[in-house]
Amino acid sequence: MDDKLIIGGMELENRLFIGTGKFPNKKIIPEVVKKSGSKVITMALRRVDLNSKQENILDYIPKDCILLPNTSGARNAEEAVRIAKLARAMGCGNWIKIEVISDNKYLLPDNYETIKATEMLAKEGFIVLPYMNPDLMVAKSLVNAGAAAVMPLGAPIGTNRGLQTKELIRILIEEIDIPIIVDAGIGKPSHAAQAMEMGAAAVLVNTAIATAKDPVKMAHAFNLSVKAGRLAYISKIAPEKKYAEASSPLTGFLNE
Ligand SMILES: CC(=O)[C@@H](O)[C@H](O)COP(=O)(O)O
Repeated sequence: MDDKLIIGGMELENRLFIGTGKFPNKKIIPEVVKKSGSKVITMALRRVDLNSKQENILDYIPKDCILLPNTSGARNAEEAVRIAKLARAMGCGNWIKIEVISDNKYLLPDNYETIKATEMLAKEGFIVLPYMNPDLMVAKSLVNAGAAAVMPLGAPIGTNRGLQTKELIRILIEEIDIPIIVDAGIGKPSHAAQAMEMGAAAVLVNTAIATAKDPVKMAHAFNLSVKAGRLAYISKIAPEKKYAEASSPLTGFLNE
């Protein structure tokens, strides 16, 4: 099936992106990545320490994956830009997930600062994937600022509450011409499948996999659900009907 996702000139076969935080034991991350099928892995730059003798998150990420460092911890555009440049200087490549969050209770992204950071980093040659509150005008501004994809939240980070913003994400999918990657709050494989059935280009999942009792099996479940959701989307889902419609003709022996 020729259904590749292209971001920043890279062809991606798998539409599940995963995060590396909250795992009870980092040693299982390689197996999680393998079973998830994911080729794009995000990590907070704070967790990359090339000088440390202690374990480094990069040691657990397979080399054939694209690193997607995120700017978690940034409270404004300038801080996000600084973290992105640091990530590139440390050898993490030029993909960056912008997270600008100054609200500690809901961890909602600051859309205004996110647009500013996107513009600055796209000009510097980064492949910019901004995490955002789903809003059409903001998404258009992010496209104009040079984003390679936009990452609207389904629900606040770590809540596992699924697609609470479904109708707003649906508008972005309809109106925005760059990939829409649903990020945050996806709590179970059926949420991921739902996003894919709607036409999302990909999903990013961290908490639901990392905090499952068996993260490796859960990664596999998400891999399957993302594939199933995508296959359903490209098969063109049949429309909903208000009234019942018999699956086989009701004429014939019942009425005779
Ligand atoms: C790891 C990462 O980037 C998170 O900030 C992301 O938004 C995932 O959210 P969940 O942990 O809710 O899947």
